[in-house]
Amino acid sequence: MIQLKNIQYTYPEGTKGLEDVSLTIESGSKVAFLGENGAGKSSLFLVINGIHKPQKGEFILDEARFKFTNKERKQMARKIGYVFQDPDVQLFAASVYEDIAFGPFNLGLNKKEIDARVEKNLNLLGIQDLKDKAPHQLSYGQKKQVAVAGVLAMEPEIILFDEPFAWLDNRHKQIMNDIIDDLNQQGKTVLISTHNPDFAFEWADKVVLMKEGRIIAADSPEKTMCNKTLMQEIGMELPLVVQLAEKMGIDSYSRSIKALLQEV
Ligand SMILES: Nc1ncnc2c1ncn2[C@@H]1O[C@H](COP(=O)(O)OP(=O)(O)OP(=O)(O)O)[C@@H](O)[C@H]1O
Repeated sequence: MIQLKNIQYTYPEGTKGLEDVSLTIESGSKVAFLGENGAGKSSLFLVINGIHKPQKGEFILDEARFKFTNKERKQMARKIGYVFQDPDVQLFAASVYEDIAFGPFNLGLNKKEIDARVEKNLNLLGIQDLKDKAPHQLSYGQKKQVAVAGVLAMEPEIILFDEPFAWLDNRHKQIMNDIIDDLNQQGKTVLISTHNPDFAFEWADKVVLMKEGRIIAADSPEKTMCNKTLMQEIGMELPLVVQLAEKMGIDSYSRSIKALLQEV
């Protein structure tokens, strides 16, 4: 379980990234983070990942207070994987194979185990043909897939995805969807930052609405995303399925258009 208590993070040049952020994330849950550009979603992920050390507040991971020491940060890298919004931040090796192998290598696995993890994740993402390519030769969407494969190859318990669907075509969006579902079925905790209200409403157990570095609501999708005032505050429309049910004049608990169509 992750517990954040009154976290404040200010960037070195003075910009407030997070202000008085408190949040509990249960193990194995699916949590979506919504908010306009600059609302603080990535800043929060960088705290949870151990990269940004808050100036104020407490971060408690599995009952123990996380103190952001180098040793703890190293342990954290095994436990929490972060797929950055921009894959160029993540990829650095000379080949796709080396990039995906880097994490398992640092875990101290032997060559056979490393190869097995690379193969498994190339297959999972459907990108076997990219194995020997240099990351700079890839399209942006392909880089994103390699970045995801690299994080999954570490087999972390908690995975943070910053805009996982950005730049992916429909087929790879579906693959990513299946991967995220599968991770959750394996009992992993998945946190996703997204600008897509329909995805968040259908997918999440808990939705966190952020504005100007603060959390303005953290609750079930229904309690957060069906609330017009809250959604307006973060500059977002209600999910389409909620708008549609309202137009049709029905009280619906459906979380997707597909489910709504089956209901009527
Ligand atoms: N490296 C940085 N240095 C200084 N300020 C930063 C830095 N990164 C983010 N900020 C600032 O921190 C605040 C929160 O930004 P953050 O990147 O966390 O927002 P976000 O919700 O992830 O936005 P987006 O949806 O655009 O990814 C913004 O005011 C932003 O300008």
